[in-house]
This record gives sequence, structure tokens and C-alpha cells, in this order.
Amino acid sequence: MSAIFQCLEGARDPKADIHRLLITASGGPFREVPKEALYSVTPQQALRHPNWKMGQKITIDSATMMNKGLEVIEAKWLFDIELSKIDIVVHPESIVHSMVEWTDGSTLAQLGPTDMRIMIQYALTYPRRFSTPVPRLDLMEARTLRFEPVDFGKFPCLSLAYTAAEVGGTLPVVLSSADEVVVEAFLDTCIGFMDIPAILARVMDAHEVISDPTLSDILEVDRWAKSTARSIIKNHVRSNKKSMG
Ligand SMILES: NC(=O)C1=CN([C@@H]2O[C@H](COP(=O)(O)OP(=O)(O)OC[C@H]3O[C@@H](n4cnc5c(N)ncnc54)[C@H](OP(=O)(O)O)[C@@H]3O)[C@@H](O)[C@H]2O)C=CC1
Ligand SMILES: CC(=O)[C@@H](O)[C@H](O)COP(=O)(O)O
Repeated sequence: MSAIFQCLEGARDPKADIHRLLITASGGPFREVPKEALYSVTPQQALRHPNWKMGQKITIDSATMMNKGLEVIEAKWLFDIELSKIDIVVHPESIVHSMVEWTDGSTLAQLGPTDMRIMIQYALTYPRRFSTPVPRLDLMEARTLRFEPVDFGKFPCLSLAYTAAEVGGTLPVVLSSADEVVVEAFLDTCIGFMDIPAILARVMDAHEVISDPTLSDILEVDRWAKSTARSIIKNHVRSNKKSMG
């Protein structure tokens, strides 16, 4: 989001002049793994992010690409941009941290080393910029910047996030809260990697959306989503045990 914010700096009328936001995603550890293999990947494999050293939850979210889906929801609200103007592009190098394409065909990109300390420092020092201990980006070393389309079929969490963003109300709460529980269940090897989107879809389907929620509605929906995810996981584990005899 810092990258988008930086690309928007100085724009007189961003809402009118933006053609689309391009949020970059590394593609995670399974970018080149065939979909059928994802049913048997382990938490250890999912935690091996190719570029970023992050916490366990966000690292699994990067592997399912839910992290990028959550960023789409963030961007919609942070920058007040309609969903149809928010695209994701896979960029394995994680050097371009996102881009803004303008109505005149220009595209502004924010590049930098793959290190969050720069983005966090800029959030603290804005509008000034100060030196950091982070090694500088060397494009002569990077040489190639690749961009690939997102595979929505392989990463169903992305479509769930776009659906939550489209429907709005309390559905993004359900997605985010249930995701916490489901990711934990995967890390605890209670469920498989591809059970993550399957269980999230079931929780979302079971939810009656409140379109204009109060804070207490949101807190209650957070509780409901986590409890519903837990009971689906419990039944899932129980039926797995039965099928294994
Ligand atoms: N790391 C990165 O490069 C990036 C991170 N982010 C975002 O930053 C956030 C943190 O990421 P990261 O540091 O990697 O994650 P970690 O899992 O390493 O850290 C999460 C931290 O949040 C705390 N926490 C979790 N739940 C709660 C809660 N309910 N109330 C208060 N604190 C809580 C944890 O505390 P405890 O240790 O006690 O569980 C832990 O200290 C995430 O939202 C992630 O999406 C975004 C972009 C990049
Ligand atoms: C650094 C940052 O903002 C993370 O959100 C990072 O983008 C996660 O990696 P993915 O691009 O693989 O989700």
C-alpha cells in the first residue's frame, strides 16, 4: 500500500485520473508448482517465501495469495477506488512494490529493495525521506523484472477476496477472521493447503451479510466467523479420521 500511496503523491485528482492500480505479488513459494501438487504441500514448504522474511500467518497468506486479496480490499477502501480498477500482477522479483496506471497511459511504479524497513520508515518520516541501513537496490544485479498474469484457478483465495470486496458489509470481516483460524489449522497440520479456500468459502456462504455494520456487529461477526470455521475444521478432521479407519 505504501507503493501505491507513493505513486499517487502529487496527483491533483487521483479518482478521476487513475486508470487502474496494479498490486504486485511475488506469487509465493508455489508460483511454479502445479495446482494438483498443492493438495499435498506441507506447512514447512508453504513457509518458504521466496523473497520476504515475514511472520507465519502472512507467509501462509502469501502462499495461498490471500495476502494479495486482502491488499485488494485494503486498496479499495484506502484509496477509494472501485474494484474493477484494482488488478494484481505476479512479479517474482518483488522489486516493483506496486504501480498506478493513469488515464493518459503512463504507469508510475515504486521500486526498492525487498525490505519492509524502508516502507515502515517512510510511514514515520513522511513527507521527508532519510537514509536507511538497507542495502540499496542494484538494478544491474537484478537485471530482469518479470510480470505474469495471476492464476485465479490455482489460487481460489483471490476470488474469495474479490467477492468479499464486491459484496462488502461484514463479508470482508468473515474472510479475514476465518482466515486466521484456517491458516492456524493448516500450520497445525489439521487440514491441507487447498482446504484453506474450501473452508473459507463455506464460512462465507453460511454468513448473512450485514451491509452497514456497527462496531458491535463487526466484533460479533469476527467471533461468529472464527467459531464457524472451527466447527467446520472439527467436522473435517473427524470425517478424515473416519475415512482413514
Ligand atoms: N512482515 C512483512 O514484511 C509485512 C507484514 N505486513 C503486515 O504486518 C502485520 C504483521 O506481520 P508480521 O510481523 O510479519 O507478522 P507476525 O506474525 O510476525 O507478527 C504478528 C504480530 O501481531 C501480534 N498479534 C497477532 N494477533 C494479535 C492481536 N489480536 N492483538 C494484538 N497483537 C496481535 C503477534 O503477537 P504474538 O507474537 O503475541 O502472537 C505478533 O507480534 C500483518 O498484518 C501483515 O499482513 C504487511 C506487509 C509486509
Ligand atoms: C512486503 C509486503 O507488503 C508483503 O505483503 C509482501 O508483498 C508479501 O509477499 P507476496 O507478494 O508474496 O504476497
